Amino acid sequence: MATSGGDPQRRKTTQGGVSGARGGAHSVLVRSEKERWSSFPMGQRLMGPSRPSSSTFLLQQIIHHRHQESEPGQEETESLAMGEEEELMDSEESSESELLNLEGEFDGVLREEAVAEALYHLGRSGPGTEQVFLNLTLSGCDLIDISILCGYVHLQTLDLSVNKIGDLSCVSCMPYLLELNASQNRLTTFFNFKPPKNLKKVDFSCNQISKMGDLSSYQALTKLILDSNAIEEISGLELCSSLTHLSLAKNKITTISGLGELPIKILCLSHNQIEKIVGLEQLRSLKIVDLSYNQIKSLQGLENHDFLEVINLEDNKISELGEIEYIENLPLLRILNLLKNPIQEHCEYWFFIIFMLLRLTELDQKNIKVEEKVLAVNKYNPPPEVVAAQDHLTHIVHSVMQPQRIFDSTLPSLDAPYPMLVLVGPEACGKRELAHRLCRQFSTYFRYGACHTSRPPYFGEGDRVDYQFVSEEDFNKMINMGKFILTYNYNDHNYGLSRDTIEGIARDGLASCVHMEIEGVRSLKLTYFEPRYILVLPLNKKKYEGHLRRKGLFSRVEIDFAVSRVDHYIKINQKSPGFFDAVINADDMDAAYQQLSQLVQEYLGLGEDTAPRLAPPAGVKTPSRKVKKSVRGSCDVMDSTDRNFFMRLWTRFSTKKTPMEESSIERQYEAARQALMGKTPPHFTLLFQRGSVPAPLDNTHYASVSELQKIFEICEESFKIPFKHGWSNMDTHGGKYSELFHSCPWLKELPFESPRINDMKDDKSLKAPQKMSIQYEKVYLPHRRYTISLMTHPGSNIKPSLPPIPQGRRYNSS
Ligand SMILES: Nc1ncnc2c1ncn2[C@@H]1O[C@H](COP(=O)(O)OP(=O)(O)OP(=O)(O)O)[C@@H](O)[C@H]1O
Repeated sequence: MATSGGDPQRRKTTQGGVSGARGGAHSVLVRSEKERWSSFPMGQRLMGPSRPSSSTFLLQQIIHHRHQESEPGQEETESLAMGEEEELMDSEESSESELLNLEGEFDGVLREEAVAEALYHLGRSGPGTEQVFLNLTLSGCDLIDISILCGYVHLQTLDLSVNKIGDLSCVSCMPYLLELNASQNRLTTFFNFKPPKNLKKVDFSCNQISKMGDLSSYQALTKLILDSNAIEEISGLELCSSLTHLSLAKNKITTISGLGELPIKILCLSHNQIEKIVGLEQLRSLKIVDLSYNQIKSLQGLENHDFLEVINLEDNKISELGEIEYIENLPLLRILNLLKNPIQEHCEYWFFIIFMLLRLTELDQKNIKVEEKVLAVNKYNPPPEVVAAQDHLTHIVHSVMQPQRIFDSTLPSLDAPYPMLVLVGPEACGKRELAHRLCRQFSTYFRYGACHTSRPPYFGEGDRVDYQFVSEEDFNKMINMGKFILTYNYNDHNYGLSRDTIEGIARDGLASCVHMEIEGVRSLKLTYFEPRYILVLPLNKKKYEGHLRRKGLFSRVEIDFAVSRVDHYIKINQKSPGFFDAVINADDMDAAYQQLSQLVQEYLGLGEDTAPRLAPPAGVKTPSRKVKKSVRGSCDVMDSTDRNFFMRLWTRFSTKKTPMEESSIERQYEAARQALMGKTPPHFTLLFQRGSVPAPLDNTHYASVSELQKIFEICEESFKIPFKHGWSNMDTHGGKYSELFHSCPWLKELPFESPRINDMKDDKSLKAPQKMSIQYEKVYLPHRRYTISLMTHPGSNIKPSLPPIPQGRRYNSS
């Protein structure tokens, strides 16, 4: 027993003996109530235990009562009482009706026998000197008077839930009490007992408490449940410095107050009349907040709670999507409930909330799927690849919906793609000027492809010279008619490269030179065009900014945006080697043009002998036809398709990486080495450490026709072995390709780089098994190796140079 004196074990046993069989049902009750206590719910208690259990206990009480009344003549009466008990226990059916009558007679006073039955968990007393029962559960016993518990000083856990108790003063005598559950009683007063020093958990839910008192003496309190009372104001908790769980659901609270800087982690204020989230500012440890069923209109007040994981705001008055901004930066928020709020009526609601709070795992009691998160991101802030894909898709769909037309000059086919040069870079970095100069100098090769734009022309800009200026309406019409290859909206103006523009240039037998921002490039990369991309980048940001300012065309915001994109371009170039074919520093326009011109000559494979025949850079005009002829020369005998076919074939068998690729790989290795050594090289070093931008191919590497011929002979052989039947009759030197080579004098002009046959022989990885013929060793393995290396080497660019300008497709305008 938990009284101060006597042997608790012995007394309990003795009293158990007195109670005899009547204790059985009650023990069950005791256990289940014990389990309920351990869960100690935050919300409202369940209703009391089932009637039969309570009645059985009541029965015991009544019997005991009668037993006392019948004194003196104890023995006689005792046997009578026992007889009555047996009688009652035997006839269960008759006892049911009788019980109802007997219940009315129970005075609600707790007696020692009942206590004895409800005690459990033998352990050491607080001072550690005795073995005592530490826990007592008397739940659902219709108790009114529990004053007998004054004697049970060693109790540590006391469950008095679901009774009719109005006075808890006996708790004053329990200095070791840790947990007290007095929910569903008739308490009107708040903690009307002397504070047990270590009282940690108290549940007073479902009582009639209307006012909170001062709890400064209850400093050990960690959990306080006061649900379903009549409390109007939170007070008296200021010094409860250990309080981590406070629940005041179903009260009459209108304003959150009195919480100060308490270390509360779980706060439940649901079913009140709160209109604003105030008074939580200092609750820095808050993890779970339940403010459901209130009148809250705004989420303001939750913004600084970095530990918040769960917010329940079901059935409130939150209506604006913008309110989510208050909680968007909460780093740990995982669960949000906004059910039954007007905000749910927004058509964007679900994906918008998911997008704003990407960390959420559950919204409105539903798990959020990964697919939903992806959809939300693609909807509200699509990554550049998605934007490009959407742009591409739009134009494809629109063009497919139009009557089909064959763009025969730029048609994708087996042979090399239509040649295009794209200058990429931030706004007004000078790429347009470079493109114009280039097209003037290489007028026999390139023509400037003027994009369409819906922006009004700036002073000095010519229609069809710089852009094709159209109205917004016309631009949209063009989109709907599938006219564009790509579009991009920059600074609220639309830009688009039209299919007709490129086709028109191609029909004249010229390559297109266009300029655009990176977004345009991303979209263009999804098409069948395979242009060369040259990044034109102003590295001196101050100078660039000054240049933009002096132009007088741009607002402060626009200038800042343009300047910020310099770093954006640098990052792309660093992260995706090979994305651009070359990079040019645009700080000095003349130097930039020199580099560009050099690069283009190298791309085109124009040696010193051919270069002078180009138009002079400073605008001196040379009749273009003449130049065209001299450059093309004998190429005219060969259809461009055949010629391009060889180009393709060549690239497939070429093993050597372009200097661009080599230096890119070298830079990656260097960056990795330096990173391992703890050094981070500055951006520009990485970008431009090669000094002047190298051409993708060096003229000195061009293959002679004889070298090329050898390679194709090798190819022939390599095809011969696996596909013997189709090729067996073909003579190695007199075969199809060899014949073709003799009739292709233009091959001399192609900027091919020859794979070194000797290198191939030296390569150990190419050693064939003994049985293979020497021919096979020479031929088949290298071929196989090239195929593999082409397929597996990431970033490998199968175009050895800017593809040749098609001739055969040219239309005679005359
Ligand atoms: N079709 C397009 N797709 C993507 N970007 C485009 C397209 N057409 C033009 N742009 C780019 O949009 C940006 C804004 O155009 P704007 O005419 O204001 O600049 P700009 O004077 O042409 O710039 P720059 O002189 O560098 O070419 C420029 O960077 C331009 O290259």
